[in-house]
Amino acid sequence: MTLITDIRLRRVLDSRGNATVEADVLTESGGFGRGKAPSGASTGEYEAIELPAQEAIANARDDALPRLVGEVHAGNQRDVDAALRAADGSDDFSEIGANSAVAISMAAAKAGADVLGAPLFQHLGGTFRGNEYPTPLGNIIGGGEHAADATNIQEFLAAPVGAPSVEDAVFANAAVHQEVHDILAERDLPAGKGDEGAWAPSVSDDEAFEIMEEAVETVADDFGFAITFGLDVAGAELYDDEEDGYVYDDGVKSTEEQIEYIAEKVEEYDLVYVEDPLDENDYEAFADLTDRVGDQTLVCGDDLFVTNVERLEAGIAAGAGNSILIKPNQIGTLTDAVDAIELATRNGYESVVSHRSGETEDTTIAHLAVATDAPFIKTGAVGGERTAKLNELIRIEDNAV
Ligand SMILES: C=C(OP(=O)(O)O)C(=O)O
Ligand SMILES: [Mg+2]
Repeated sequence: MTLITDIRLRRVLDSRGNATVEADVLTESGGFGRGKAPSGASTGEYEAIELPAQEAIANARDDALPRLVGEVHAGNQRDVDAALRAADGSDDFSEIGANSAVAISMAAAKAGADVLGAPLFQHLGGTFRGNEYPTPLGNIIGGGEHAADATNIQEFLAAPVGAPSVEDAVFANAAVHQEVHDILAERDLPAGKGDEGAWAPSVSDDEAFEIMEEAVETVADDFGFAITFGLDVAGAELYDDEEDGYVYDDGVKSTEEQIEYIAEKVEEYDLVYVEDPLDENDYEAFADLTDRVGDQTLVCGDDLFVTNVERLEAGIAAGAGNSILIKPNQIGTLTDAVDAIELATRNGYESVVSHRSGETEDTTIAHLAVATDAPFIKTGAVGGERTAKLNELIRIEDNAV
């Protein structure tokens, strides 16, 4: 019933106004699924390769479609993704593009769910999945590669850890976003927004810490549950080989100083989450920091692990981090993303399913997070391409999908 009978690929816009790949998958019994590839700006060195959209589409039409159409069932996600890998032939999807691969992979999953008449999270997670919903980490203040002339740390993320429901958590993050706007106005600090909708004021990282602390405390009092915050340092973007350290506006920190700096911030602000605090090649420094603060906070690898099972295995062996960011387009297929989550779970690592800075209205990651019982999802706080996922989570919780 779910035999793939047609795949249509086209170029559409992402949230930055760049071209991305949209895939439609149709099945024998009338099933339909549509997926769109997101795109990163602070990409990891070891990510799967995104090709220019037109090139990815042309290559996927030539190489992948003949192996899928009339050959593979959309309901068998592992077969779909194995066919994509076989069609590509490389380790990093550099032939058909990880953007074509992930769009087709997600579209096939939705077509499979459509035939079953089940929500995507149930198709992916099965009836025996747990009954947890992820806590959304909301990007509130940001800079780095996502906004010019703003903070050095890429993301200051609200974490509504005490929220009784996804709905409350989503609204709490939006309230923190508004509260920060008010604090910035009081301080006469004009601010535009970065790529993910976070405020991007021209302030020091220290001032951003203070503003976040004030905002989450105010909103926690208003909402009556605990809200803390965390960071995506995007350490690989700060690390400079020639300087042999992390380059901030106010100077360069050695690796030891960077570990000390992050550990102090974890203590001072009770940070619950620290993503990529160190360079993507430095498992040892990740392990040192995890040793120091891993019992107080999540130390998450994004550019470090790139949703890649082999890199995660190396991290587990080294004791690097205690958490992994999961970005399906970083590795190319849903199967690979789920394999990374399962390996993480078996080894006591928490999974944080994530958007990219360049996004679309696609809501697959909301379903993936629920399907796999991921404890966290990182998908912004405001902005249409972000609220598409957040509102979908609210619907999933409300049994309305
Ligand atoms: C979402 C992120 O940004 P990008 O998509 O630019 O890699 C991130 O670094 O976690
Ligand atoms: Mg990151």
